[in-house]
Amino acid sequence: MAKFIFTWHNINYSVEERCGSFLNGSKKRKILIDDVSGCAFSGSVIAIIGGSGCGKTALLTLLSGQRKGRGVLKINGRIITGKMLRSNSTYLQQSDVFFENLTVEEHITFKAAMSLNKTKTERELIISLLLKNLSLGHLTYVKIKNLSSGEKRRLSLLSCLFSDPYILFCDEPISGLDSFSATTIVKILIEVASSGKIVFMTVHQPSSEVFELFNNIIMLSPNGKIVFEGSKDNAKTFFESQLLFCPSSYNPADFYLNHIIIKTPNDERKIEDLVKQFKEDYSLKFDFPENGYHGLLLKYKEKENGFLHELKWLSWRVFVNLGRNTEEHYFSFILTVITASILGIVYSNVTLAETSAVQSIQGVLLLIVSELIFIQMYQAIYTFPEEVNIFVQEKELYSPLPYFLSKTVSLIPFALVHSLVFLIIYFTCLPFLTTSKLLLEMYLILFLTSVCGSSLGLCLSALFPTLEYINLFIVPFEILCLVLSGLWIRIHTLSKAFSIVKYISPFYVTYESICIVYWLDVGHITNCSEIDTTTCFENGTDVLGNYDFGQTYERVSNNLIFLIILIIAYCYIGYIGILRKRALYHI
Ligand SMILES: Nc1ncnc2c1ncn2[C@@H]1O[C@H](COP(=O)(O)OP(=O)(O)OP(=O)(O)O)[C@@H](O)[C@H]1O
Repeated sequence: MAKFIFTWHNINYSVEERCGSFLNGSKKRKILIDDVSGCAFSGSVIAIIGGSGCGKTALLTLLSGQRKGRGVLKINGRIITGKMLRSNSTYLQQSDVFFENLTVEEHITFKAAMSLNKTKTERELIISLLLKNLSLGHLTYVKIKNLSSGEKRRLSLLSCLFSDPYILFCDEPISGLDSFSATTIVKILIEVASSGKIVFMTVHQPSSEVFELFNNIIMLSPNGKIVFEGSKDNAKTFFESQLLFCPSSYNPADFYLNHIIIKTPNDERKIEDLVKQFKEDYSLKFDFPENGYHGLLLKYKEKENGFLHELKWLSWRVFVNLGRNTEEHYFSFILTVITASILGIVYSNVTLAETSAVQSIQGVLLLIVSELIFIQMYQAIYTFPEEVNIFVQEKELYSPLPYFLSKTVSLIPFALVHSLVFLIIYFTCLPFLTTSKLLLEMYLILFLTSVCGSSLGLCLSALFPTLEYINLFIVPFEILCLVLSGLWIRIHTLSKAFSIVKYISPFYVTYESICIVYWLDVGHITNCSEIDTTTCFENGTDVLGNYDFGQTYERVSNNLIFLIILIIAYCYIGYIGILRKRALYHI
């Protein structure tokens, strides 16, 4: 790898904070990073240390271009944009995010296929080499959820190395690990850097063994200022020049940290003095020796794999993951069977021998429609809130469109199975559902409805930031959809505005279609004169007229076309939603 120098100049970052109550509070700016400059040479590991909340992660995200602040980033003296930097570096997040049910092999096969534009054999060679280097070879077929924290960290690290980045940004790569695992990770990072890369890592409280391994340190004060920046030896000299001598039996990291965190009111002034002193005595003058650093000219790394490749591998991962959640699927299947059976038994005595049965049949038909829509919708709703961290972490790996499509496609098998199971149970239990023609017609309608329910779930899942927001929205939304389904209100009495609102969900069109295919085949219901009811239906067409529903198969075809349009619309809105998530959420 070509030699290079990475510099950062006058980096500043602040956020707006609200003080006081919501009504009479005021906003003020909180400075997280205050005028930070520095440099790093290829081949080096830089540890960023400081007390909790001092801005280590903030600085790392700014240096990696994940967050935008004020200041300039340069490679070999040339300014680089955040986008260009992101495409040439990788960011290892503080917490490991995986599809926990995948095995180590499946996880890295996916990452390698997405990151490398190489043949299967070449990929396998790289994978086995990295597995060996990161001591993960013996865990190839183990599910990720069964790995220890240290093994998970190494696996996350391995995933970051496929793209062969120039710079690796690691947020707390050793936090929560025992001393041995922490040392192993730091040694791996030193090895990675020695191949000509730069590794930045934030560290909370390194052991003396780990601290010994660092050669460059950035120390941050509690208000995001540089207390010290440079080699470990220079740190010792600087602190000693301030009459702060680290006892030989003491962990130097603990010693420095003790002097850069606020424990008493006096400490704030002492830390400010250190900051001031470092600026005066040691601060680097940024006229970098650019001689010898002309080799590397960073370019934006275009994704090498095309749309179809991404869709194929994303769908592969979705289906492998689905295949692993078998217990969940069995549970959902059994619930579907139980619900349908209970409803089937409750309505099993309803026959077309009397007019009053019409109300029950209309009720059952709406129950079938709403059950299916709800089951499919709720199954999809969890998708994005659960996966948003993985999606954001894999931002640079694939485009959002194949990701979204793979999620949509994965819901189709459930739609096929659930709607069929539902109908078979109802046709077995209910005496008024009989012919195979009706079964087929209903299946076609309900399959499309199920897909529509799934895409509505995905859409809501992508639009709202968390499940809590979705839950708040969904109850009034469901009530509105059910009220406008056509069972409880004569559609012609609706105001114009509500006539349009009924089309925002699949309830109305599906219910109307199911009613049409059912009632059009019912020739005779009962003898009206013998029945004391206010509404008398002689045949199925009468029923459809009573509910203001269409009475032709053409209407059903139009409704099916509308369902397809609705599916596309939900997917499109959902896609916009995840584009927004991608832009708003940063690591
Ligand atoms: N969006 C934000 N709005 C308000 N405050 C924020 C925001 N992001 C970060 N902070 C605050 O900025 C400070 C620095 O946060 P940061 O996560 O960088 O700290 P850190 O040094 O990495 O901490 P730790 O070691 O505990 O992970 C913290 O006090 C945090 O609460």
